[in-house]
Amino acid sequence: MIELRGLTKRYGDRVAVDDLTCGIEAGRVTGFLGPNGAGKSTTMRMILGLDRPTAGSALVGGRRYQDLRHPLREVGALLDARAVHPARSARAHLLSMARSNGIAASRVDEVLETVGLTGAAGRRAGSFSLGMGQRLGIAGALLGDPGVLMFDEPVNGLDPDGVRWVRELVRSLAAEGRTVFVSSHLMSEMQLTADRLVVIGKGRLIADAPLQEVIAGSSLTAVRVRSPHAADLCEWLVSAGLDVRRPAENELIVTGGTIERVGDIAHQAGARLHELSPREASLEQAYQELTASSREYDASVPVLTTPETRV
Ligand SMILES: Nc1ncnc2c1ncn2[C@@H]1O[C@H](COP(=O)(O)OP(=O)(O)OP(=O)(O)O)[C@@H](O)[C@H]1O
Repeated sequence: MIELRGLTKRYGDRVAVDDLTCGIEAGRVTGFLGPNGAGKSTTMRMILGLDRPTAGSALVGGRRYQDLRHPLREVGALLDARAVHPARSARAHLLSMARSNGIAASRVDEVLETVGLTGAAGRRAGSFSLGMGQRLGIAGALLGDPGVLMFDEPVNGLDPDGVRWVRELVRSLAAEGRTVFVSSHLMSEMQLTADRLVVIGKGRLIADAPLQEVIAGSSLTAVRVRSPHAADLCEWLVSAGLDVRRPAENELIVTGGTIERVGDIAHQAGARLHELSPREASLEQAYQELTASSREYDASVPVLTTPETRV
């Protein structure tokens, strides 16, 4: 369990992390999302004691990282895969980490095997591709068999097989009861990986909720209705306070109500239905809406919705 309480970091007059309070629980994958410069890496660095909070605290299992007796056995992290001495072999790098943390040397070969680097263990880390470097970073995070794992952009540079491998690894670590906190800009991947999301923008908490709740909160999550009585039904739905669009003669897109409610209203209206189906937004769409006002570096944002007639 990771607990952030009023966590704040200022660099001069720039607030990188602003009064962040949330808990990252064990046994699930928590995705950490936010636009560039939102403060994700700074938050992770503070959890790992690499940056000092200006105010507030970041606790791992109830203690500050600096107070953990065997940090690598309690928290494993991949922050920057390039932070490896380029002349050292992968095995030598992991052995030195193991030695300084009282971890058995036999564990090195286990994690090399887990990440698929056994065959490259003797090669200089400096000769590694971006994806191999990521795998080595993940091996380092797993070395102490810790209960808490943090991965900053773990799929960066990985090919599709590597991306799937990270997804399965991360999910299995959570299934074993560990706390897994993962940042990523790849929303489609997060949608497949995360159970819960913490979303920040300009250092502030925007959302801390289950993935499905974040998606359900999108204005694009809706109920699609097809009915020969669409015009009448539309009036009923609007009078019930729901938001209705009518993209085609016999089709309605309803937001603001559950599928059960829309079905009940159709029944009351005596409208025959040819379709009543949920239309779920993607995480990408929900994320775009959530963070629209918190992007620090905003190029023109592509339109994600097709324009429809609003009733
Ligand atoms: N050492 C530092 N000195 C000054 N400002 C910093 C420092 N580290 C981070 N910042 C600033 O703090 C803010 C948050 O940066 P951070 O790297 O934590 O964001 P991020 O969410 O990880 O971004 P990205 O998705 O681009 O990696 C940014 O405005 C950044 O410029």
